[in-house]
Order: sequence, then structure tokens, then C-alpha cells
Amino acid sequence: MKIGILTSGGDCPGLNAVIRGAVLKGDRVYGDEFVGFRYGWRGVVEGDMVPLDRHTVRGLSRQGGTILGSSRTNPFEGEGGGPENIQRMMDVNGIDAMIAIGGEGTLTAARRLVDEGGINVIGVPKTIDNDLAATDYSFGFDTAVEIATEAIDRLRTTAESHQRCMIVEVMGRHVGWIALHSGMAGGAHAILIPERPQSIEQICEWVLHVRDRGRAPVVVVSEGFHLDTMEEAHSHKGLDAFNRPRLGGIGELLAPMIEERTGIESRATVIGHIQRGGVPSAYDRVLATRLGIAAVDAAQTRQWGSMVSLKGTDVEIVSIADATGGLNTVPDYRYDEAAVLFG
Ligand SMILES: Nc1ncnc2c1ncn2[C@@H]1O[C@H](COP(=O)(O)OP(=O)(O)OP(=O)(O)O)[C@@H](O)[C@H]1O
Ligand SMILES: O=P(O)(O)OC[C@H]1O[C@](O)(CO)[C@@H](O)[C@@H]1O
Ligand SMILES: [Mg+2]
Repeated sequence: MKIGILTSGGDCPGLNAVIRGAVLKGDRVYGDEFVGFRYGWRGVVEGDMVPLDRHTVRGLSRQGGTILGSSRTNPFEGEGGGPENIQRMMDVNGIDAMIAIGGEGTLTAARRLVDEGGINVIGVPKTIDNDLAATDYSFGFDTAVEIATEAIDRLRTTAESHQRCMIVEVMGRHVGWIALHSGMAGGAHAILIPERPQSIEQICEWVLHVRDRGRAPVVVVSEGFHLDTMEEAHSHKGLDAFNRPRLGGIGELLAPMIEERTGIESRATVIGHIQRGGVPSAYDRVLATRLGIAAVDAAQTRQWGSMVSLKGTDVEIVSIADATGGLNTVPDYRYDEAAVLFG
């Protein structure tokens, strides 16, 4: 079988490990051939691809980013877009199937290509935000949490030296998993997530409580968090190429509010894309490699429209529709468990 692999949407540590796992298993066990589409769906609609063999993927599991590049191209748009054109491109190049590695947008596009055009696609979930349903964890998340936790640890020592309040802003557009886990790991005194709007009074109460114990408060906030007085997440950077608000800046908004109300000198730090860059953690390398292997197995058994996912410690097959039907939000019980330690 000849399989085309693509990485699409925001990048994520572990993408290369998926590619390596898929190519090694397919080459060694099934005698598959591989190509990599360049820059996500853009390579698919433009027929832009590079050969991938076992030598190309050597040493890739530890490499951040994606050797194939990524984009947010819509495969239904443009001259070569749409299922008919894509099937023609596959036929011309002798490609039997595609493995699409991406988030909810990429997987929705993949599902439509299967449903509307009968294209042979297997999905692999990726997101540092851990917001995809139908998988317990996605690779990239563990690495992002490690990076955010290290930042919290470092900010804590300078906070203590100066008796300041530190606001640490982490990624998380719709869900607060990175904030929850890094905040718990780093011993944050308050964790603010999109799923649970809070009042500024409550945040200041936690902060003052910490100060009264002689400690320097550390507050971790997801970029998608909003105060109970705000209609939606803070955005002051305009829209991205797809008309979605570019998030980021809630930390800078909160710091002066906290300083004014508590009298504690406050500083905000945005970790930003550092959370998405560099080498994946060992956990993410293993998960990504297993998902790559499973995706090739699913192609071998022709389970088009399915997605490989983690359930407990096992890699299982689900339908892409299950993964794109809703978000994996932080449940109340997980937030309430952490909140016992706030203040
Ligand atoms: N309903 C859809 N039909 C066709 N294409 C879609 C659909 N939704 C999204 N896409 C395409 O898939 C691309 C990737 O989606 P998106 O930019 O949301 O990234 P993602 O895979 O969800 O990753 P991220 O976690 O970074 O958001 C989009 O730019 C868009 O062109
Ligand atoms: O800057 P970019 O690449 O458009 O994406 C930023 C977004 O991507 C994510 O990292 C993952 O979806 C979000 O947390 C963040 O809002
Ligand atoms: Mg998306």
C-alpha cells in the first residue's frame, strides 16, 4: 500500500514521532511505501509531496515541530480542492490512503473527505491543549505541561525574593488542561481556566490569603479564561487568518487589577509558543510512536474514517466523528479537587 502522511493545524511536539512510527511499522511489517504531503492539506490539494522512507525518519522521535511543515489550508477550497480532485491526485500518484495528523479542524476535514468523497483517510489526534474528545490524552500535552511547570517553578523563586504576585499565562483556547496540570504540579495558589469563570474578588481573596501566610502568590491562567464580568476570552491582537480571535493577554489584564485591589506588586508572564516548541517528553514520544504504528495498522485493515486514540493505557480505534463531536473539557470534579489547595 502507498500511504500519504500530512500534519495540519498548529504544530505540536511529537508530530515527527508519529511519522517515524508509521513509516517504520509500515515498511518493516507490511512493505508499505510512504510519501509526506508538505504543509498539511496544502500539499494534498497542490499534489506537493516528498518520499518518506526508513532513512528519512531516522532519529525523528526526539525532534520537535514537523519535518513536513503545517498549514491551515482547507482541502475543500482552491483549484485542487474537494474530494474529486484529491482522489484524482491520489490516483495519479498511486496513493491508496492518507494519514491525517491534526486537531479538530483537520479531523473534521478528514471526516468530510471520507463521508462526502469516499477518500481513504485515517486520523491521528494532535493538540497540546488536550481538548479533543475520544482520546484520554493527546501527545504534545505532556510536553507543554512540563514546560509550563518549569516556568512556574522558576517564577516562584523570583516571586518569593521580591514578595510579588506572579501571573503565569499558559495556552488553552477552549479548555484549561495545561493550566490545571501545570498549576497542580507547580503548586499554584489559583488556577483560572475557560470552563470556570471567576470574579476578581475571589481571585484577590486567594492572593491575599497567600500573602497573609507570608508567601508570594502564583496564579496560573489559561489564555481562554474570562472573568465572570467578561462576555468572552480576552483578545486584543485581532483575528487570525481564519477569523478566530487571537488570544493572549489575559495575564497582563489581571496583573494590574490584582495589584490595585491587593496592594501586592504583580507581574504577568506569557509562556506562549515555547509550550509548543522543542523536543517532546519521553511520554509524548512513546504515545506518538504508538499512534503512528496504530494508524498504519488501521490502514492495513481499511478502517477508513477511523481515528487512533488513547483509552487508559491502550491505543484503540474510534470513529473520527466521535472525536470531532465535542470538546474534552476539564470536568468540575477535577477543578474542584485542585481548588481545595487554592489560596
Ligand atoms: N468543517 C471543515 N471542513 C473542511 N475543512 C475544515 C473544516 N474545519 C477545519 N477545516 C480545515 O482544517 C484546517 C485545520 O484546522 P485548524 O486550523 O482548526 O487546526 P486543527 O487541526 O484544529 O489544529 P489546532 O489544534 O491548531 O486548532 C483549517 O484551517 C481548515 O482549513
Ligand atoms: O498562534 P497559532 O499557531 O495560531 O495558535 C495558537 C493556538 O494554538 C494552540 O496552541 C493549540 O490549539 C492554542 O492553545 C492557541 O490558542
Ligand atoms: Mg482547531
